Amino acid sequence: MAGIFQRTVRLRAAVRHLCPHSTLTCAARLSPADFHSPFLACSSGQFVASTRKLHVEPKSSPAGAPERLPFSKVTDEDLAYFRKILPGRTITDPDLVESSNVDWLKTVKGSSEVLLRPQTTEEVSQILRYCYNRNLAVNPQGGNTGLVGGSVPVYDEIILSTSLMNNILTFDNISGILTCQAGCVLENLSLYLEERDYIMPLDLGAKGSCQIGGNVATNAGGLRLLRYGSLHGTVLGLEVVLADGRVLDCLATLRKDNTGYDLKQLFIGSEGTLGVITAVSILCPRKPKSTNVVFLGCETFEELLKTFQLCRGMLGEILSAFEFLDSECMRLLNTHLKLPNPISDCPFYIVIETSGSDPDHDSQKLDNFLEEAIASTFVTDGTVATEESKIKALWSMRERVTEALTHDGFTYKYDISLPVERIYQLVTDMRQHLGDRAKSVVGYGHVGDGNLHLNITSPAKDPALLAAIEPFVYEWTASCQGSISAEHGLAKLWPSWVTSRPCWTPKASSTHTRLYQTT
Ligand SMILES: O=C(O)CC[C@@H](O)C(=O)O
Ligand SMILES: [Zn+2]
Repeated sequence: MAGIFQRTVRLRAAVRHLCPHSTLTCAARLSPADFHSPFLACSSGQFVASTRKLHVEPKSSPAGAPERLPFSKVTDEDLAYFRKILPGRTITDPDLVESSNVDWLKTVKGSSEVLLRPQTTEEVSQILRYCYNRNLAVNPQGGNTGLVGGSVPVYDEIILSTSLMNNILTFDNISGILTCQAGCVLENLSLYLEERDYIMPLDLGAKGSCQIGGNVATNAGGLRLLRYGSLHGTVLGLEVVLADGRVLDCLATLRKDNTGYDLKQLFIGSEGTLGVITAVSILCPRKPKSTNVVFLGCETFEELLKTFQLCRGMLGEILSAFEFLDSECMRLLNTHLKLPNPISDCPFYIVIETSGSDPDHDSQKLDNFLEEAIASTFVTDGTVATEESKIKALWSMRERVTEALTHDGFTYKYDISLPVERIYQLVTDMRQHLGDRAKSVVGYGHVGDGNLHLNITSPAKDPALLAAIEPFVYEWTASCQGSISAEHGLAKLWPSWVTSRPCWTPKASSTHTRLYQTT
């Protein structure tokens, strides 16, 4: 992204004087200045206000309440306007606003007094235009399932919920292209598609609540990325409302389109810093005719990696997921969720999924692979599921680790990308580094994507433990050229990262206009 703003962007037609009601189309008719979002920024649930971007200190900083930017306060007049455009959908009852102020992990809490629930893009545009002119901060919010504290307000930002924007707009049964509003819940989209012999190209543990707009805004990865790739590949079009209320229409449904810059890519994973996603078109794969899930045990992480190599070679095109969890995860699943281990106790567990179009062919391949894996002693135990209820049960051993952790204590979460052969070393080193200062140190994640979820618990929030974890974890990751956010987003960490890049200079502005200035 930095490069784009550093270069002089050649525009086909600059739109400097657009009326705020305009809809912009995607063919590169924007100036870089159009992307400055003075008060929008988003994160995992879906989005947050830029007050967070400029003021909240990185998680590693010593405690100290950051200052609120000089945004206006919501007045009775503002409320009257919102009630006029959103009758019955302007929520001010503190009991009803409360749950939107708190994140899923219950670790961060805002103090917003207003929750707006638009149903259409036009309403989002009206809200943002009004707030832009009134200098009111806005915190857009999707399913509020994010894990990095980015989906709730920092202060009293107005919460703009996309929950009522939940219509499927079109589905093309030949191409498999789905177009829907941003607030559609991922699981509802999956069910809709499955009835039509298709599936969503992404699947997350949070599917029952997370929304597609938030998924795209955070470039969520999940369990199917190994097979279908990231949202940068499967999202074909987006409709976005910019901070001043203008609508950017990039809602294409084309597989190929070389008529200019691919602007929608900027919004995928931008965590709302550039606008609010209101609609998405996405390419969906056909529903596999046969699915198998295998749960295996390994003695060492090296053997687990050898199993991964073997698996890729022998299962090839039918491999759709390769996930892992360690014995500490299994202990938490047993203790807190009463989920029994489906195989004998091992230091590491693997969940492999195959999806294909010919059940006989798939099970033949799987049998060959399992025979080889056992013969080569890479795996020591395992079980296979072909029927739906058992498949679900095996998947829950992996999908419910996050939930088990919430019962173990206060959780410090890290979502690390590393060269795959390094991922477990970080867990081992962290355990050694922390000794008995942590309650549990667990590792699990997406082996196929080189993505480790390192989680550390303590009986309660513990600043001394945090100081021992950070910057150790960041330095360790940096030393391997890894990334400290593989798929969850940055949220609170944005300010130090974004503003330390040479092309982003935060401009201390006393007006509502620009808080970021490019050079
Ligand atoms: O809780 C976590 O750290 C990971 C959550 C999610 O990304 C997963 O893969 O289960
Ligand atoms: Zn994950």
